[in-house]
Amino acid sequence: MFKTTYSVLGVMSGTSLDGIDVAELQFKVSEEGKWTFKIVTSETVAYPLTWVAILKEAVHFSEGRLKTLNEKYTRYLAQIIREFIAKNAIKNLDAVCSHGHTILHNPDQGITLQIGNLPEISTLSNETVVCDFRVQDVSLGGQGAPLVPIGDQLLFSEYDYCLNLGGFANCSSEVDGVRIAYDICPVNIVLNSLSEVLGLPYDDGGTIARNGLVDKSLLTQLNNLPFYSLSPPKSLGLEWVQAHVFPLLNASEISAENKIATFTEHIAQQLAAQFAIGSTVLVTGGGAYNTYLLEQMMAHKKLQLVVPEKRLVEFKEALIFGLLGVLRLRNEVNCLASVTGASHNHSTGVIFKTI
Ligand SMILES: Nc1ncnc2c1ncn2[C@@H]1O[C@H](COP(=O)(O)OP(=O)(O)OP(=O)(O)O)[C@@H](O)[C@H]1O
Ligand SMILES: CC(=O)N[C@H]1[C@@H]2OC[C@@H](O2)[C@@H](O)[C@@H]1O[C@H](C)C(=O)O
Repeated sequence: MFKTTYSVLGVMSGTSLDGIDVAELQFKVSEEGKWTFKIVTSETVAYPLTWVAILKEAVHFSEGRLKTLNEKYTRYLAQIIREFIAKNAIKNLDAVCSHGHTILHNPDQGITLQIGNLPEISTLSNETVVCDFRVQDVSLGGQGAPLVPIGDQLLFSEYDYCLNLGGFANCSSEVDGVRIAYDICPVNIVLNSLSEVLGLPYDDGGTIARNGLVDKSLLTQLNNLPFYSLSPPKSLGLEWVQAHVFPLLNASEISAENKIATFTEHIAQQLAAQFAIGSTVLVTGGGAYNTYLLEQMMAHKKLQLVVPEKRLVEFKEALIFGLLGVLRLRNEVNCLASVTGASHNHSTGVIFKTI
């Protein structure tokens, strides 16, 4: 018999490189199998600029350099975890459930690499750690992403769609009783890099986009990228953005402001195309604060957008990786073949124990 309450940390480093999200979580499961949660404390530990630069470049590293980086990042992550536990006087955790940071993601070639998931993460943090959630799925023929949808199904089934606006946008929904999910388009991974040209970390509230002009020709080129006409399951990675999106943006001679306006419109159109009119959409991820983007999406399709409280907006992914870890401890399915395209549903994640 498994226990019915769990206390874990959820740890996530997303693609937009703003920092490491850490959340202290409590989960409860009822006799009927209904899960409920509480986010007790949470914090985003911002990356120092040196780490941002390294993590951005790492996609081009040789195997040897990646190995060294993985060791260094695992030590860094363990230190963040230790400090969070000490600062919040957290005791008796069942596990730390940690995603690590994605460096390589090319599932069609059997490749996905999240760093920070070496066995030392457990010895250095002195906790049981559940991590490396994507590799098993790729080895089963899946995309290894997105993994959050099982959490959408178990924790947020009252919404028609769950939409996350992070580095990339992804959504999940139930179709004929089956959860489907996929990455929609890049969001902050591109908006942030365009904003950097203007000396800003991101387009706060979408103000730059609101005041810029949309370039129709660039917009058409973006909308015509073949990824958008593929059927799910499908997922995106930095490699795709570098190969297909940045070249289009770099070739365009319009101002950085107008590129932001054009890319925001591109995102708004891609997002709106995913949802049925009038449906309820839970919107999380930092992009939920891009009010102009949400307005433009609504201009294309009338929807009931629900932006929840700040903690859920910012820590939903850490929350769900916490749940994935708990499900793994119970050896229960935490990865859906209907979402990733793997050969079957499975329980993914590697468990490292201190002793
Ligand atoms: N006020 C704001 N206005 C516009 N954008 C914002 C605002 N606040 C945060 N963001 C955007 O949200 C980003 C952080 O989002 P989030 O933490 O959800 O991404 P992530 O977890 O790294 O990505 P992913 O979900 O793809 O892994 C910031 O980098 C920024 O681009
Ligand atoms: C390979 C990888 O790290 N993918 C991330 C990325 O960031 C957003 C999107 O692309 C999604 O596919 C995934 O993360 C979320 C948390 C997921 O697995 O559900």
